[in-house]
Amino acid sequence: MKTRKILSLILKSLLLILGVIIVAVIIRTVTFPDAQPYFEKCKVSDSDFIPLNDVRLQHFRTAIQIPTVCTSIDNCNFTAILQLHDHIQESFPLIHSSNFIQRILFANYTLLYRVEGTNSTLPPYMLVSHLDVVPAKAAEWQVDPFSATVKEGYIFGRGTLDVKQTLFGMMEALEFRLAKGQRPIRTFYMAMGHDEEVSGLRGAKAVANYFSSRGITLDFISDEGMVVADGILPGMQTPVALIGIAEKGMATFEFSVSVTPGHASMPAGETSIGILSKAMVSLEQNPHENFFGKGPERLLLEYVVNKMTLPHRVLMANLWLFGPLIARAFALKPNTNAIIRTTTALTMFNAGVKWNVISSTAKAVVNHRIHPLQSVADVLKIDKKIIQDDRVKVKILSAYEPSPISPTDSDGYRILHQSIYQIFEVPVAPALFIASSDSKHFVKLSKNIYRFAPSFLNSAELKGIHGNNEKIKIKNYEQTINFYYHLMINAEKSANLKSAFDKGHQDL
Ligand SMILES: CCCCCCCC/C=C\CCCCCCCC(=O)N[C@@H](Cc1ccccc1)C(=O)O
Ligand SMILES: [Zn+2]
Ligand SMILES: [Zn+2]
Repeated sequence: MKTRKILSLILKSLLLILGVIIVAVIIRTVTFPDAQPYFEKCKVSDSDFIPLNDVRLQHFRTAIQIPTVCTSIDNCNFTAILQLHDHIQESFPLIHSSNFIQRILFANYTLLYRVEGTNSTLPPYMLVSHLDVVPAKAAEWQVDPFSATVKEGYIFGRGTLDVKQTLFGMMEALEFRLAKGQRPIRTFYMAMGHDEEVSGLRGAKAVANYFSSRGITLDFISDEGMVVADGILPGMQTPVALIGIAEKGMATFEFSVSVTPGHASMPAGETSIGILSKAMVSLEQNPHENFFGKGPERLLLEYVVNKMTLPHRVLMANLWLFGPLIARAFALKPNTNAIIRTTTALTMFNAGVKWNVISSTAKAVVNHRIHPLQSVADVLKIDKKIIQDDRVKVKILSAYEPSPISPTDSDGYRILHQSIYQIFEVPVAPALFIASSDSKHFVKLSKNIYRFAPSFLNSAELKGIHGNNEKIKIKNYEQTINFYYHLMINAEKSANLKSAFDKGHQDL
């Protein structure tokens, strides 16, 4: 009898606790604050629109057809890069004949344009792109990677998404303004590195030194980065534009094992290949810590929770309860996994000289993209702990720390938010940029660095970046041009934007 009473009490207590939790979840879900300030009245009038005519399309196609491939810092197609310089000059005659626009060359191949505004009291900003592209294996593409084939509503080609579309987009926007007799009010720069894909140490680094040596700081910097993600963020009913407010660091390690070589007919217990392979499998099977809910993605979720389907809203609005579950869900897909942890990619493995020789050495390269909550030293220490084998030696081939986290209450962020919303009319949110950009070299020039390319991409299209069949929708390239056009205009009325945000999206 007594036992039954105790069990009944326990059951009632559990039901009460469950009830409290359910009520708490419901209340949190329905009262979750909407952090997304919307600009309801910012329709773009026709006069504010730059059509993608045949001339502009051909400018872009010709740029894609110039194979500005870099494979290492000393191995770029420098002839092609100079060809691209010429094409840029031929495509934008007003820019190159203007008496208030200066073209500066760095390290023979990197370009910086300075557009002097009429009001020198306004702090300058910078738009960043790059001239170079990664290689492409033509045999694996549907079309020649450097043909700029137009089909199925796309322009195919290496560099259409990474990142000649922003390079020509910003130039077309400025040329259009000049053609309308609109001299910009605010001074801004356009930087175009020639070696971004191989570190930027010759190009962007020289541009950074130019600014530092003159004591020039920048109000904000907009570089390539995150995108308008279509169907990528779980639970989102619409595409969402992600502004990279920080970028991951990077560490590329070479792991090696050396043993006494010998005849394959008399192998010792373990070979260099076997020892190293085991170590690499350990790294691959032991991912770094899942920081879900502790990094910039928490801010991202706060911005978009109310735009999600109800089940996802219940989960995302109640991270206190469902955080561990969502952390595991984010870990399941490469795109979202890259947001929540330091990633580990085994990218090279070399060993052996002949089929009947026990190889003296085996080498492997691992590329880590480091989450802002870790450092290069942390990652190295953790890797060694995972491998736990002193025969495996490690050498740092290259490394740089994660960037600082830029604020979301800056003029620069508001200008990007507004410009994105004008063109795409989708929710806009801050996020962690999962790769890297030349802006890593500019962190001393501005606190407000944002990594965003106006690329409207689904998961399949995203795979084209550094992959096969890279392609941009023709409409998206037109949007890219107009994004930069509105960014330049919005940058000249940023004071209004702040009041609009502060007043909660009234008229601009
Ligand atoms: C929770 C939200 C869902 C997340 C969706 C993820 C969306 C991904 C968006 C963009 C990813 C595409 C990146 C395109 C730009 C890549 C730039 C690049 O290739 N950078 C190089 C730079 C580099 C660094 C060091 C040495 C050589 C090159 C890179 O990162 O490898
Ligand atoms: Zn790239
Ligand atoms: Zn790029």
